[in-house]
This record gives sequence, C-alpha cells and structure tokens, in this order.
Amino acid sequence: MAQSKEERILNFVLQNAVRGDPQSVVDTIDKYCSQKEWAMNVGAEKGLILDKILEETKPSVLLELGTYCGYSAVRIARLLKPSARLLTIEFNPDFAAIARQMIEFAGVQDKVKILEGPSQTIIPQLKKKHEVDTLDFVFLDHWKDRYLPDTILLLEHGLLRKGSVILADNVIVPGAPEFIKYIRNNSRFECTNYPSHVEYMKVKDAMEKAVFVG
Ligand SMILES: Cn1ncc2cc([C@H](O)c3cccc(CNC(=O)c4cc(-c5ccc(F)cc5)cc(O)c4O)c3)ccc21
Ligand SMILES: [Mg+2]
Repeated sequence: MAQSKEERILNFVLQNAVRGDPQSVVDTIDKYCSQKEWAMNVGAEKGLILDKILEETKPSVLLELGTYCGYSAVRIARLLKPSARLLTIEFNPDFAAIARQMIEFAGVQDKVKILEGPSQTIIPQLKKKHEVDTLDFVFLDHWKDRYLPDTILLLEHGLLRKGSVILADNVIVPGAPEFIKYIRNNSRFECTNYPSHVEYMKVKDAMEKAVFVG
C-alpha cells in the first residue's frame, strides 16, 4: 500500500529524531515539512507563540481539538509540569494512529491522552467519562467551522472557569470568521491577536487568544 504523507512524516521522525526527546521530534517534523512535504502542523513560528502563552498560563488540565500527527501535542507536553495532563481529540483514525506513535516516540505519553472521535461527541463526555472539572487551556486547531460551535459547547458544559485560556490557530488562513466575530464581541472573553504566518509559508496568518473572564 502506498504510504500516506502522515506515515512519511512519522517514519522520518523515527529514523532521524532522538527517542524520548520531544524537542528533537518537533524540530525533525519542522525540518521534513519545510524541506520535503508541507503539512498542517502549527509549526515553529506560531509554535513559539504557543510556547510563550503556555509558559505564562502554566496550565494543569489542557484540551486540544485536532491532534493530526501529534506535533502540537508533543510541543505542548514538552513544556508541562509532571502532574499536568493534555487531552487531545482526533476523529480521523489514521491520524490518531500516527499521533499515538509520535507521542510515544517523544516520550510524553504519560502526559497526553488521545480521545478518538469528533469533538462535538467527546466534549459533552469530558466531565463524567474523562474526569475533567474545568479546563485551564484549550488549543483549537481542528475544522475551522467547528471553532465556534465547540467553544459554545465548552461553555454550555461548564468546562471553562475564570481565567481559562482558549488559543485558536489559523484565524486568518484558512480563517475562522464566525468564531472571531463571536469571541471578540462577547464581553465574557478578553481577546488578543498574535500575527504570524502559515506554517512553512510566507502567507500571513494569526492566532487568537481568548481569556474567559467568568
Ligand atoms: C470535529 N473534529 N474533532 C476532531 C477533529 C480533528 C480533525 C483533524 O485533525 C483535521 C483534519 C483536516 C483538517 C483539520 C483542520 N486544520 C486545517 O484545516 C488547517 C489548514 C491549514 C492550511 C493553510 C493553508 C493552506 F493553503 C491550506 C491549509 C493550516 C492549518 O494550520 C490547519 O490547521 C483538522 C478534524 C475535525 C475534527
Ligand atoms: Mg492549524
């Protein structure tokens, strides 16, 4: 069977990165995707914005929507304190399988749990099935037309508390206009825009941080 792009990325990591070293996994994915095949990882430039916001927030319970190959899960987990936990939701079983191997190779499997299925099904299960009280940090990187409905789901299920941080990738390209319109006009969120570029390209993009004020 012909290999998928995601399998080629994973194999490049398995052959070129250092097992148990999450930084080497992140750097190796960035090397492959900037030199050989573009892929929709958050990348190094937006990754540094993500790193900075994580270091400011120091979250213990995190949720990511859109695992893909596990690049941002490894990038996030490498900065977490030992007791912190990242739940990451992926609906595509092939992506989930790649991400699982990527996360294990990086050695961050004790901090990361992949929840397989669509976000709209799993978010309502987080409290009872996944023992979540509230979320300290949410990274939105799945289908861009799901950013708004899933943010509303998080609110409806009492998963946000005063100070919860939502960070959204790609608010320019591909764009999430309904999410941006809603979140910037909702007085319960304090928003900050972080201009950047689409991963591995010179095209302008941005991330949006929305802090829930309760
Ligand atoms: C419901 N649900 N629940 C869990 C869940 C998980 C997924 C998948 O992980 C998945 C699959 C396909 C696409 C995405 C979204 N990502 C993107 O579309 C994207 C595009 C570009 C870009 C930029 C420039 C281009 F020219 C082309 C693409 C740059 C980026 O950083 C992206 O994140 C996410 C999907 C729905 C899910
Ligand atoms: Mg993205």
